[in-house]
Amino acid sequence: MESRRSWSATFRNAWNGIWNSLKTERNMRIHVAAAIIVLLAAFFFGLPFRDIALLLLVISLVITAELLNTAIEAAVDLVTPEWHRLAKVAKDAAAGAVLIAAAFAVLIGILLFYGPVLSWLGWERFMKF
Ligand SMILES: Nc1ncnc2c1ncn2[C@@H]1O[C@H](COP(=O)(O)OP(=O)(O)OP(=O)(O)O)[C@@H](O)[C@H]1O
Repeated sequence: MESRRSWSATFRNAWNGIWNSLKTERNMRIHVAAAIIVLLAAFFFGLPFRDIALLLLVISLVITAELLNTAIEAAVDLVTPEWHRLAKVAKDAAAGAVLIAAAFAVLIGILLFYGPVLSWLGWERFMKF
Protein backbone atom coordinates (compact mmCIF):
# COMPACT_ATOMS: atom_id res chain seq x y z
CA MET A 1 0.00 0.00 0.00
CA GLU A 2 1.31 3.49 -0.84
CA SER A 3 2.25 5.55 2.19
CA ARG A 4 2.24 8.92 0.38
CA ARG A 5 -0.31 9.71 -2.26
CA SER A 6 -0.56 12.61 -4.64
CA TRP A 7 -3.55 14.94 -4.45
CA SER A 8 -4.68 13.71 -7.86
CA ALA A 9 -4.67 10.05 -6.70
CA THR A 10 -6.67 10.99 -3.59
CA PHE A 11 -9.17 12.90 -5.72
CA ARG A 12 -9.38 10.01 -8.23
CA ASN A 13 -10.11 7.50 -5.45
CA ALA A 14 -12.83 9.75 -4.02
CA TRP A 15 -14.37 10.18 -7.48
CA ASN A 16 -14.25 6.37 -7.98
CA GLY A 17 -16.22 6.00 -4.74
CA ILE A 18 -18.89 8.45 -5.92
CA TRP A 19 -19.06 6.90 -9.40
CA ASN A 20 -19.27 3.35 -8.02
CA SER A 21 -22.11 4.35 -5.69
CA LEU A 22 -23.93 5.99 -8.63
CA LYS A 23 -23.54 2.82 -10.72
CA THR A 24 -24.54 0.32 -8.04
CA GLU A 25 -27.04 2.13 -5.78
CA ARG A 26 -30.46 2.93 -7.27
CA ASN A 27 -31.23 5.23 -4.31
CA MET A 28 -28.10 7.27 -5.04
CA ARG A 29 -29.28 7.86 -8.64
CA ILE A 30 -32.72 8.88 -7.34
CA HIS A 31 -31.15 11.36 -4.87
CA VAL A 32 -28.92 12.92 -7.55
CA ALA A 33 -31.83 13.20 -10.04
CA ALA A 34 -34.02 14.78 -7.32
CA ALA A 35 -31.21 17.21 -6.45
CA ILE A 36 -30.86 18.35 -10.09
CA ILE A 37 -34.66 18.82 -10.44
CA VAL A 38 -34.86 20.75 -7.13
CA LEU A 39 -31.98 23.08 -8.12
CA LEU A 40 -33.52 23.74 -11.55
CA ALA A 41 -36.86 24.46 -9.82
CA ALA A 42 -35.10 26.81 -7.38
CA PHE A 43 -33.80 28.91 -10.30
CA PHE A 44 -37.15 28.71 -12.11
CA PHE A 45 -39.08 30.01 -9.06
CA GLY A 46 -36.39 32.62 -8.36
CA LEU A 47 -35.48 31.47 -4.85
CA PRO A 48 -33.00 33.83 -3.14
CA PHE A 49 -29.32 32.76 -2.98
CA ARG A 50 -29.63 32.15 0.80
CA ASP A 51 -32.38 29.55 0.16
CA ILE A 52 -30.36 27.97 -2.67
CA ALA A 53 -27.40 27.72 -0.26
CA LEU A 54 -29.68 25.91 2.22
CA LEU A 55 -30.81 23.53 -0.54
CA LEU A 56 -27.16 22.82 -1.47
CA LEU A 57 -26.45 22.05 2.19
CA VAL A 58 -29.29 19.53 2.57
CA ILE A 59 -28.50 17.96 -0.83
CA SER A 60 -24.88 17.46 0.25
CA LEU A 61 -26.10 15.91 3.53
CA VAL A 62 -28.34 13.38 1.73
CA ILE A 63 -25.65 12.41 -0.80
CA THR A 64 -23.02 12.14 1.95
CA ALA A 65 -25.36 9.92 4.00
CA GLU A 66 -25.96 7.71 0.94
CA LEU A 67 -22.20 7.38 0.30
CA LEU A 68 -21.61 6.42 3.95
CA ASN A 69 -24.47 3.90 3.67
CA THR A 70 -22.75 2.36 0.61
CA ALA A 71 -19.45 2.24 2.52
CA ILE A 72 -21.02 0.57 5.58
CA GLU A 73 -22.89 -1.99 3.44
CA ALA A 74 -19.67 -2.92 1.62
CA ALA A 75 -17.65 -3.14 4.85
CA VAL A 76 -20.31 -5.29 6.54
CA ASP A 77 -20.54 -7.63 3.53
CA LEU A 78 -16.73 -7.93 3.56
CA VAL A 79 -16.70 -8.92 7.24
CA THR A 80 -19.70 -11.24 7.16
CA PRO A 81 -21.59 -12.42 4.10
CA GLU A 82 -23.68 -14.54 6.54
CA TRP A 83 -26.73 -13.25 8.44
CA HIS A 84 -25.60 -11.64 11.71
CA ARG A 85 -27.50 -9.57 14.27
CA LEU A 86 -24.72 -6.93 14.37
CA ALA A 87 -24.60 -6.75 10.55
CA LYS A 88 -28.31 -5.98 10.66
CA VAL A 89 -27.78 -3.31 13.35
CA ALA A 90 -25.05 -1.63 11.26
CA LYS A 91 -26.93 -1.75 7.94
CA ASP A 92 -30.26 -0.67 9.44
CA ALA A 93 -28.61 2.28 11.24
CA ALA A 94 -26.90 3.35 7.99
CA ALA A 95 -30.21 3.14 6.13
CA GLY A 96 -31.84 5.10 8.98
CA ALA A 97 -29.27 7.89 8.54
CA VAL A 98 -30.21 8.21 4.86
CA LEU A 99 -33.91 8.22 5.73
CA ILE A 100 -33.50 11.00 8.33
CA ALA A 101 -31.41 13.15 5.96
CA ALA A 102 -33.86 12.63 3.07
CA ALA A 103 -36.98 13.26 5.21
CA PHE A 104 -35.60 16.55 6.58
CA ALA A 105 -34.47 17.56 3.07
CA VAL A 106 -38.06 17.09 1.84
CA LEU A 107 -39.37 19.13 4.79
CA ILE A 108 -36.91 21.97 4.13
CA GLY A 109 -37.77 21.84 0.42
CA ILE A 110 -41.50 22.23 1.21
CA LEU A 111 -40.81 25.19 3.53
CA LEU A 112 -38.61 26.93 0.91
CA PHE A 113 -40.83 26.30 -2.14
CA TYR A 114 -44.23 26.83 -0.46
CA GLY A 115 -44.35 30.64 -0.84
CA PRO A 116 -42.76 30.96 -4.32
CA VAL A 117 -44.96 28.19 -5.80
CA LEU A 118 -48.16 29.72 -4.37
CA SER A 119 -47.29 33.16 -5.75
CA TRP A 120 -46.38 31.65 -9.15
CA LEU A 121 -49.85 30.03 -9.17
CA GLY A 122 -51.43 33.34 -8.10
CA TRP A 123 -52.70 31.78 -4.85
CA GLU A 124 -51.15 34.34 -2.45
CA ARG A 125 -54.36 34.24 -0.36
CA PHE A 126 -53.38 30.73 0.84
CA MET A 127 -50.00 32.00 2.13
CA LYS A 128 -51.45 33.10 5.47
CA PHE A 129 -52.42 29.52 6.37
N1 LIG B 1 -25.42 -9.93 6.73
C1 LIG B 1 -26.63 -9.49 7.16
N2 LIG B 1 -27.08 -9.86 8.38
C2 LIG B 1 -28.28 -9.43 8.83
N3 LIG B 1 -29.13 -8.64 8.13
C3 LIG B 1 -28.72 -8.22 6.93
C4 LIG B 1 -27.47 -8.64 6.36
N4 LIG B 1 -27.36 -8.08 5.13
C5 LIG B 1 -28.47 -7.35 4.95
N5 LIG B 1 -29.30 -7.43 6.00
C6 LIG B 1 -30.62 -6.78 6.17
O1 LIG B 1 -31.14 -6.46 4.88
C7 LIG B 1 -31.29 -5.03 4.73
C8 LIG B 1 -30.88 -4.64 3.32
O2 LIG B 1 -29.50 -4.89 3.17
P1 LIG B 1 -28.74 -4.79 1.76
O3 LIG B 1 -27.30 -5.05 1.98
O4 LIG B 1 -29.47 -5.64 0.77
O5 LIG B 1 -28.91 -3.28 1.45
P2 LIG B 1 -29.71 -2.56 0.27
O6 LIG B 1 -30.90 -3.36 -0.15
O7 LIG B 1 -28.70 -2.19 -0.75
O8 LIG B 1 -30.21 -1.33 1.16
P3 LIG B 1 -30.21 0.21 0.81
O9 LIG B 1 -31.49 0.41 0.07
O10 LIG B 1 -30.19 0.87 2.18
O11 LIG B 1 -28.97 0.53 0.02
C9 LIG B 1 -30.40 -4.42 5.83
O12 LIG B 1 -30.87 -3.14 6.22
C10 LIG B 1 -30.51 -5.46 6.93
O13 LIG B 1 -31.71 -5.27 7.69
